[in-house]
Amino acid sequence: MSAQRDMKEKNPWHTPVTIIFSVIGVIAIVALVTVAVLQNRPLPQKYKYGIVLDAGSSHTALYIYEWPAEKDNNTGRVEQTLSCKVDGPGISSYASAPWKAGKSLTKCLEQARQKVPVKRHSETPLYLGATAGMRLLNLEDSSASTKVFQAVEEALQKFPFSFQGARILSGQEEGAFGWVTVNYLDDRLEQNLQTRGALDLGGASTQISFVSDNFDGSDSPDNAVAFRLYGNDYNLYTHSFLCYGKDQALRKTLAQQTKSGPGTILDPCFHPGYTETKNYSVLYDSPCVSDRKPQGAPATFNHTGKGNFSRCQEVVKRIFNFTECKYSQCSFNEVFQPRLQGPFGAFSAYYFVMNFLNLTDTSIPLEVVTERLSRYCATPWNQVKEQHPGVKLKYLAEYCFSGTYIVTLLTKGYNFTSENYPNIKFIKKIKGSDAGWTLGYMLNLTNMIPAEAPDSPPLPYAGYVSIVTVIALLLFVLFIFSLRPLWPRCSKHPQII
Ligand SMILES: Nc1ccn([C@@H]2O[C@H](COP(=O)(O)OP(=O)(O)OP(=O)(O)O)[C@@H](O)[C@H]2O)c(=O)n1
Ligand SMILES: [Ca+2]
Repeated sequence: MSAQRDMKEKNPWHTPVTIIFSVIGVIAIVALVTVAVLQNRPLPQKYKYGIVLDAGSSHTALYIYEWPAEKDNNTGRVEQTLSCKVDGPGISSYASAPWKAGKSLTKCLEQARQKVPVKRHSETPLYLGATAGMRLLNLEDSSASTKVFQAVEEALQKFPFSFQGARILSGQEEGAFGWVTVNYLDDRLEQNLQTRGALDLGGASTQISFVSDNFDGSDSPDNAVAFRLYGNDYNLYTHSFLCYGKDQALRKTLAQQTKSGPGTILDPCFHPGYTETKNYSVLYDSPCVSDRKPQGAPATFNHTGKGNFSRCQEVVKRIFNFTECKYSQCSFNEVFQPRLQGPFGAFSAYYFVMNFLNLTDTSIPLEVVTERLSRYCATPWNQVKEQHPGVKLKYLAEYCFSGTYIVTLLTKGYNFTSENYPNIKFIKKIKGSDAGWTLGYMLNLTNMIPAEAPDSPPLPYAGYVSIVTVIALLLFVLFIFSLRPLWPRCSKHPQII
């Protein structure tokens, strides 16, 4: 028994010197790793915010974006955190009572005030961008448009955000920023992947934007937007067709059928059994059609549905000019368009309409799309109403026209074929953020997409911690070995005293 006790006492690791060194070493390692980890740990997430109001022709929507406070420059990090649809029509509809345009926005801005933390309010930029509705009002009556902007600015300045101004976007900007949004959210820009074209269908204008190898801007400089993003150059083709949004296209289509000012229009784009009395003055109250107003027409007309897809398509085709083109190739109305290339994302009214019609799946062949539309258009209006009790009647009445218009615009207007139609994806949101021009607009104005690729730390945080720990352990082992001369001699066969 006593011999065993002596062996234990002679264990060389149990001498006071090594015990002290070991304890100091362990404390040093723990201290070193703790300091390194604490010093370099990611700070608790703090967010910054940006607010954009999309003042469209048919309605206004407010979007709040947020991103981690320290990482303004990294891609894929800005996300939509709130969207609020403003009640009532677009701001251009308040031309005769501009103050109402300002007032209409306050409910959504109140929501924004609640959502953004108080201490961030004063540094949160707030932008309002108006699109085709205000473009048209500006053409028609520029002083009315100025008054609407004054009223809107007054209302926005009452909120504690950093108001950066309200303005009309050009069609080029609207198209280009829609393209930036889609490709930013898809992470295609920083990773230099093939980009996705953007198709936006609004109420008053429609945009097409894409990168094509056979387009460098020389053919048609008005359609070119050059970007340098994350170290890559993009020559974007973009065009906005004013008056070819879905509501104005409907006016143009009706105007085609009311040239002589008849008392009744038998409209193939509306369901059989649909009949409404409409005012000529309301129909022609838009610069898109005002020059076509029939002389000596009665005050009203009976708008009666006939529900015939192919005849509807014939009338819709008449609102496009396909005959003249001074370039190598055109879409329509003498507008240059390079060869379609790559995948496309189609959003806003493209999505609303195709989603309603259950046609968002583009693997459905175009012939089947046409068949289904023919069947839908031929469905009696009473039956349509019965089948969709929750849908606003104004929207519901127009889906036959809208579906026909979309198919015609894509295939006859932009020249999509059965082969490349499946390249289109109808989308509403990408990773939780709405597809549309607003995010691209804010990223641009806040310089959030750098021209050159940002430097990133060579190691992720977990890798850094592991390496520090391993090196500290190695140093400790080396240190212990360097003390070898101090180690007490230990014999393989301890002597029994
Ligand atoms: N559930 C919905 C919502 C909207 N719409 C229609 O979609 C069109 C508007 O789309 P939107 O992208 O909101 O247009 P705006 O931005 O208001 O117009 P613009 O971009 O031309 O200024 C309108 O015709 C509206 O009637 C629809 O058919 N179904
Ligand atoms: Ca829009």
